[in-house]
Amino acid sequence: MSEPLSRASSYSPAESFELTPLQLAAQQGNIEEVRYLINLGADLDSGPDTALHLALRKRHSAIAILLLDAGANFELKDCHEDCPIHIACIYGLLNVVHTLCALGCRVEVPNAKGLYPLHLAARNGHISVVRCLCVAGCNLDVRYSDNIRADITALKYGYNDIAELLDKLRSTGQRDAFARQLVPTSKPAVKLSVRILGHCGVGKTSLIKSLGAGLFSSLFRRSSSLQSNKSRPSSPINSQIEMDITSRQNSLTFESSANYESTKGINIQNLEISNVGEVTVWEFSGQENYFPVYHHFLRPSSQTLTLILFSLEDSPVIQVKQICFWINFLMARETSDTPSSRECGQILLVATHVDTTRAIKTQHGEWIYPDAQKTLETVEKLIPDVLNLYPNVIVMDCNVPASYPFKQLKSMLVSLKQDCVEKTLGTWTGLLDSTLSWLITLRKDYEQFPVLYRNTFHNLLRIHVNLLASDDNIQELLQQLHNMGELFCICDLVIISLPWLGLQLIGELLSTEFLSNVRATGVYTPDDFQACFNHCDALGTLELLEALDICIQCEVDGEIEYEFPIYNQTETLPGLWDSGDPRYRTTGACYGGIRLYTPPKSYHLFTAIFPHVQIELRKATIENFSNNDNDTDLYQWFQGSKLCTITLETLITLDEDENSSQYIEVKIRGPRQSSQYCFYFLENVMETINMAIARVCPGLIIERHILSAQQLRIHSEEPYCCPSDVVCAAMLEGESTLDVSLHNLETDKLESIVQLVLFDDVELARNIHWGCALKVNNLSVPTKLKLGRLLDPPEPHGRDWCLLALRLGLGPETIASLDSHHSSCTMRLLAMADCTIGALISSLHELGRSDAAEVVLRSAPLFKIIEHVNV
Ligand SMILES: Nc1nc2c(ncn2[C@@H]2O[C@H](COP(=O)(O)OP(=O)(O)OP(=O)(O)O)[C@@H](O)[C@H]2O)c(=O)[nH]1
Repeated sequence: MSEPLSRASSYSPAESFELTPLQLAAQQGNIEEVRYLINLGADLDSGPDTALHLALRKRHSAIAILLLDAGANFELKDCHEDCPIHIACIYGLLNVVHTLCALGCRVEVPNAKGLYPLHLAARNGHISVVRCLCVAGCNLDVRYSDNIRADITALKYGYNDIAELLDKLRSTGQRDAFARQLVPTSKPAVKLSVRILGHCGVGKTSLIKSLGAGLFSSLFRRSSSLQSNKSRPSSPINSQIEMDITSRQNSLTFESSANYESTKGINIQNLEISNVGEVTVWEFSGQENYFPVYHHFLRPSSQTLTLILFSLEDSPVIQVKQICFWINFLMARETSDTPSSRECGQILLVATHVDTTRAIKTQHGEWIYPDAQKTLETVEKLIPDVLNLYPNVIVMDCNVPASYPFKQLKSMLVSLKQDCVEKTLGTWTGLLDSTLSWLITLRKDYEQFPVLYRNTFHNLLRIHVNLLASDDNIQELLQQLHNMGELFCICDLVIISLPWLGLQLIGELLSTEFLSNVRATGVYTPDDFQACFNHCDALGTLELLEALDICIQCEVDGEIEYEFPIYNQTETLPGLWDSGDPRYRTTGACYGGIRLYTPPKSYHLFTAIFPHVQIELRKATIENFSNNDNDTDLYQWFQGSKLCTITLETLITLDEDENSSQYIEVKIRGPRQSSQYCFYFLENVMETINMAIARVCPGLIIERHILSAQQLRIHSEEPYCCPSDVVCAAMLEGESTLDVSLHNLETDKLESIVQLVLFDDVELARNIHWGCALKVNNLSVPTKLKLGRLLDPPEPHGRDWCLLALRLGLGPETIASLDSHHSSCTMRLLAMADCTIGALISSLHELGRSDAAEVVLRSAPLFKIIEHVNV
């Protein structure tokens, strides 16, 4: 024990008077010291005031819990005759009381004044602690030395809520039942979800109807299917898409054909599927208007099967394009904490309309249509890193329930359910059961506007379901119900009817009909909004829409207005980027620009994101930009925004190039000698845009291509845009980055990196680190995710993460420690490897993994600002 003694000598004699080092550290709130001393085996219970008492008196809950975990005696009294539970109740240290109760601490001990823990919590107004003690089984009738019960104490001190709680518990006699409800049972909490994605008219609604059809309705659907086939001699959907192929090779059409009723929004239903049980089915409309809100509903989950439907009536090119679109759409919405592939749920391709082809069926009723499998193979070649893509396509006629393909689908659901049983054991509680029943009544009470604040939900749940549910219990319950598709939590709101949210709110407000009648500016006062959407209270609806990031509240001349970029139909005004503006015509005027692309062949992902970029720009204008420059002005129109300060102009637009690849373009210009201002302002704008992208598509890789500054200056119609991989490769090859020049293929001239990136101001180079020299942990999260998907799976020639780790100089032991089935080994390797992005690219090339090297080349950051100056 010489070590702790020598450490103790660092305390002043006055402080250390009769206290052991552990007592001192606990009293002073030094958690690291406490941990250290515990590990050294210090005596935990030296007293009379033990380390536990001392920590509690100073309200150091974390230290108290550490001591309790280490085995500190929790029944000892201190010099005031208080046990730890008394002190914790006085100060309302809920976590400590919870831990003490869980450890079996006695709750019926009076202190020196004859007060019991319940009295102490009641007279200090700690209702959560009171609940905790009640769950632990304390005696509600216990009277302290003055013969007074805790509910009376609470009243005396003005805590009527506590008095009421205790009174109700006593009078109803339900305390034990409530407490039991909070204990997890052995019942598994499996509730499968099926998400159905696909373009308009591919058969999503039909598949759902057939999936949920019972025996009788099956017969009916089968006969309606025969009729539906007869009435469609030549498919209008087909001819429309064929036309599209010939006219615009890469286009994806999201329009619905008019001869059936297209789903509006997100149709969320609970289906009782025979042999499977209850399943929540989420049908996502194929209409593009709705895509900007899908990210809220597409988070990966292990209890989910995602179906991507495509119609065999469409040409194979269109089929592949549609499937790739949806797979990219899903992958873009993956988060960095997406666990291993097993946790993400499986993706299954379903080929529909097989009855309109010449395919035949086997004896069992399985359709033979090899081209569907070929489509899957093509998709796998185009996107080799899809997690959990089921290796077979199900081929079906959606209108024939109980047919072989539906049996296949159901058996997949059954096995998914079995997989999930073990994972969810011990999570079902009586509270969940009772809440599910109560929700039925609650939905009726809130039929008009089924949205509650979390607080209101907590209060109502306590009144109607369980008086003893703690905030943590309810939080966990809400998460469970959210995952089960019973309700939806966003920000501070709880939406208790998903059909209302998906169909009545989103389905209506983003429908083509509604969009065709909106105000062209997309700006509404609450009164204006009430006038065009009068189903429910405008203010409540607007608050919900703001939580869903559909609109943003702004104040214009003292009046509250809501801006809906999604509704903005204002056309681009001429003269927004006037080439004649004298401020930007002088020699030395600063010009620069960037185009953000998604990786090659991932078409059309920005449409759903751009309105969010506009919301984020507005938010930034209100919050940040204005802090530094009160004259920041933001003008927004359909797929475009212009941000101006007194001196600078920035144009942010969504556009498409000649290959139909979408990009977000950001151009900036400033007068002479504004290079620093332009540089930092542009970076602020980029950060804002990236934030919006990360919010909607946390898994989307973004490439930063650079526009020719020379051509921007002379207002060329089509300025050359240098791809990110070309820039990165040039920087890797160049001896010194500042000497790097890039060949402008339009003008056939060279432009230096200083001109392109630093507004021709070499001084700025001092404030940045160039990309290739940065450490690999500076790669973006989506890039790391992608590398993980490419390098994690074992490769036939071993060219996977393991070999990469060897090349990056990691020893065998470290490599072995990276191996894991639960998370990406490559991601962990990247977190640990101390190499530069440039070295990573070279290693990947040497390894023969040019696929992975290209990902890094295209998406590596160009530079990082050393000291970010807000302008
Ligand atoms: N012959 C045949 N017709 C089908 C099949 N699946 C769907 N249909 C028909 O195609 C039309 C559109 O089907 P829906 O199920 O409404 O399509 P959807 O994917 O829900 O379309 P949206 O609601 O617009 O997103 C309807 O007339 C269906 O009867 C199929 O497998 N075979």
